Amino acid sequence: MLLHFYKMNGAGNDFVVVDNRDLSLSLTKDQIEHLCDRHRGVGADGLLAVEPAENGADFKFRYYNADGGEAEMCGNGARCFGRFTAALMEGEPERVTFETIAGTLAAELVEDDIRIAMSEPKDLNLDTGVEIPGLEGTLRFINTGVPHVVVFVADLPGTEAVRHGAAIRYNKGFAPAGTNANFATVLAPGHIAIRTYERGVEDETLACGTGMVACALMHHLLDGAPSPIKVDVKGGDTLEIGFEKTGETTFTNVTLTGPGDFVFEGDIEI
Ligand SMILES: N[C@@H](CCC[C@H](N)C(=O)O)C(=O)O
Repeated sequence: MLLHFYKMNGAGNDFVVVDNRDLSLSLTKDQIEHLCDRHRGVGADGLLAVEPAENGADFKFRYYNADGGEAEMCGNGARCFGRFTAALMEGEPERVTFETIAGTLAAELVEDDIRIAMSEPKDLNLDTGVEIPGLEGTLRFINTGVPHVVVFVADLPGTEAVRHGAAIRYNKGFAPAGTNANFATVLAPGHIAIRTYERGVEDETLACGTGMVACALMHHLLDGAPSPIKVDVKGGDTLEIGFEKTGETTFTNVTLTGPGDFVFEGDIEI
């Protein structure tokens, strides 16, 4: 079967996008893994499928990691999804809503960028007590749509993000779901840099949107940095996280603003 696809990226986190509004596609785990394969397929960190909404939003958002497993949400993917679905709608509106496993989200086109109104963070734990041999720093946890560990480190470029990331991702303290793992450093108050090891890609990616939100909120909780917080990512972009505090450790109106770009489209035999 010949599949028509689009290739997009958000700050270097890249995606195959398929339009499944008519629900004619039912991709298997192996097919998704093949499409995301950088040597034998299109190549991507994950796959986004546009499906019809079930609960009154404009669309339904489905996200699959490069290993073919479905995840609840993807921040960079959500911006690409917003850009892609706005173009499908009559009059190309500046705001699109979509249902995800993590809740209904909105994407707003803001000049050249896209701003996602994220789900409310949950499961905050400022000290998980988990220790990783050779890694200094407290492992903190928050779910910003998907699970994230955040560790503030002194030497970000020198941190072995893949080795330590994999050790965190598979640590029994985060089983059975596993977790994404972020390493962060404060560049200046309100400005951090991060690196992320992603579950389901099983590697460091150039950016992770839900990871940026997790690290920015931790920076606020630990250092009191006010909203918005700037986040530099490995791919070279700087994105912005906004939030409002509702309690000691609770937040609302969490936003993620950054790019979501088309790269190319094509057909592939699957
Ligand atoms: N790249 C993403 C997160 C995608 C899901 C993640 N790998 C998981 O399995 O939790 C982002 O930009 O948020």
